[in-house]
Amino acid sequence: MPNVKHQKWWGWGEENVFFTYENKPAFAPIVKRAVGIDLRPRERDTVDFGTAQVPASRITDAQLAALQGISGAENTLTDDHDRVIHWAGKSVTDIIKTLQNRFDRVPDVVVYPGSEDEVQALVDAAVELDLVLIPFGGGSSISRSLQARPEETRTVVSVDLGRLNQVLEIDETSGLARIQAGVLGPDMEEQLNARGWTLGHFPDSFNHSTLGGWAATRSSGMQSDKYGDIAEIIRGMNVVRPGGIVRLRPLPSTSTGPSLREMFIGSEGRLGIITEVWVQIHRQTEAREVIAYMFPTWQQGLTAMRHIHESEVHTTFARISDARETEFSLATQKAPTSLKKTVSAKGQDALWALMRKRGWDTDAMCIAYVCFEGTKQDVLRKKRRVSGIVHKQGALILGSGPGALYDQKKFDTPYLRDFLLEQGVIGDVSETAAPWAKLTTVHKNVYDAAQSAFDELGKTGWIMSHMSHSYHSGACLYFTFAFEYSDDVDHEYALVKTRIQQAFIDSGGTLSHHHGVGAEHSPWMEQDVSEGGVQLLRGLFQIADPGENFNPGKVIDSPDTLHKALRNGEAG
Ligand SMILES: Cc1cc2nc3c(=O)[nH]c(=O)nc-3n(C[C@H](O)[C@H](O)[C@H](O)COP(=O)(O)OP(=O)(O)OC[C@H]3O[C@@H](n4cnc5c(N)ncnc54)[C@H](O)[C@@H]3O)c2cc1C
Repeated sequence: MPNVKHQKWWGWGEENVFFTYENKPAFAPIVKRAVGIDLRPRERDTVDFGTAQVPASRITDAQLAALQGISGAENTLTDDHDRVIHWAGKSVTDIIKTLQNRFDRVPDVVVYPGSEDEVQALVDAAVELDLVLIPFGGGSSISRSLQARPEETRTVVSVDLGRLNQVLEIDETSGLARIQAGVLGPDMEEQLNARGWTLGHFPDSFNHSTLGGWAATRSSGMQSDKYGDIAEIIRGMNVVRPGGIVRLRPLPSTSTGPSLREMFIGSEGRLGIITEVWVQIHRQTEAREVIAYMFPTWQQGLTAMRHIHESEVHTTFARISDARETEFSLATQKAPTSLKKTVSAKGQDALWALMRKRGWDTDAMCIAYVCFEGTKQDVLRKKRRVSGIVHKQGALILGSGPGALYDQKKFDTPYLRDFLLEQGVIGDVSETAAPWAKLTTVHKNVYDAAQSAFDELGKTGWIMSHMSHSYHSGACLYFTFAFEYSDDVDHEYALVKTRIQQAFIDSGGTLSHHHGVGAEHSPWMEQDVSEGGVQLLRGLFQIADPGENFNPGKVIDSPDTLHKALRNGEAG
């Protein structure tokens, strides 16, 4: 058995890590109000794999022998558990389908190559034997970019890069590192930190996603304001293609025609397998602090975030939750368990009372978190400048206590999704980026679009949002939506999601800021990049992969009929 870590087969993350609400007194009431259900105590600790009804592998003996000849029988697995772990990502619909035994097309075999040469042999075998190859990183895809097409009749091979997990080389002078693509976030940071460096790329899925997956999906981490999106972080790479490797050397910049580097970033396995990546790395900083601020309104908070960005203070991140999300995150606060915490909770109540006295509408207030890094002096200087900016928008400085709490808890939220699923509630996310001038419109239109879907379904639904990832010309808006689902969950989910995606496009946003396209967002690609753009991509994929051996149906031309029909208003 290869020594590669995986998430639990039936949900997000690690076994025995759970969300609990019993110690959070405001949580059950807000869920009741948001989606109309009474919470029950959590019952599901694990799911017995014996309950999974897995379609049999269709691999032939000759194909299996050929693959075993490349990576060895011990790294070429056809057991049901391994195949199910690799069949899909971790979108909420992936998890529902897995729990309901609705496996569309499970890979027939999982191969764990141990070297770039083995990857090359696998890629060449895929063409020669007409196999479908799907690269697998951490399996955290949220846009259905890992599933084979349901109607795929050829043998499907999941290529798990997990054994390629080493930082190979650090160029200390240039601040560059050459790293194998299958390394998981924490394992990579551990190797870099040991030498005083960091990549600075921390997506919410950090613990369970890989460098290769980030590259292949055009990922963005929560600290992208300072360190950049993965597209800016990546300086070079090796991509294994039929017949040979495309090697892109690490360069600070180049004017050698259209960028091949950019072409491979976001290619979701359609152009080959990324085996190594050259990334820019940073010295670990001396000091780091996250400060929380409370704004009277969303508009004032958003304006402050823009002004912080324009001021060139260079924060590590600056994010603000809208009023709904602020209310929700306050409702996930634990009941005080010590005298100190009781005093602090009372202090918070007193603060809210004072704000109401001063004319604040506490239902409209919005919490923001800003992270500062550098030397102690840098941090102090930046905090002062940001204080000046937020004061002009009427903010209260809540300080580093809530900021530190946010920082500690940032990777826990996905477990809440699995808890809600057990309670019969879908909670999922959709994100976009739009110019600053359009953010308010996007925000409003997405709320209206989600509400129209909830009304049509006759459901009490919930939507909330935050702004993260600022750029010179705009920012990312990230929406979370939730509602109680029924037996018709596929249709219900697709209707809400479709309305939200369409609102992004219609309001001037992109269909995805960092979750990639996969099959989930593919129906909107023409609206996002124009018909001519899709034709060009189609031509590229046809020439690069004439036999459709490499993760076909992702980015464009997905076989997803339900989303397409809903998008076109053809399904009720
Ligand atoms: C709860 C949750 C939170 C998330 N938060 C974030 C976030 O904050 N920011 C963000 O950017 N994304 C986020 N995502 C989405 C997801 O984590 C990213 O898309 C991530 O980049 C996927 O990496 P992975 O290693 O898990 O890739 P996988 O899910 O295994 O694969 C994703 C795609 O990349 C391809 N691929 C993987 N490795 C390679 C390779 N070596 N060569 C070629 N193709 C490859 C796969 O074939 C597939 O098409 C989140 C997802 C979830 C479920």
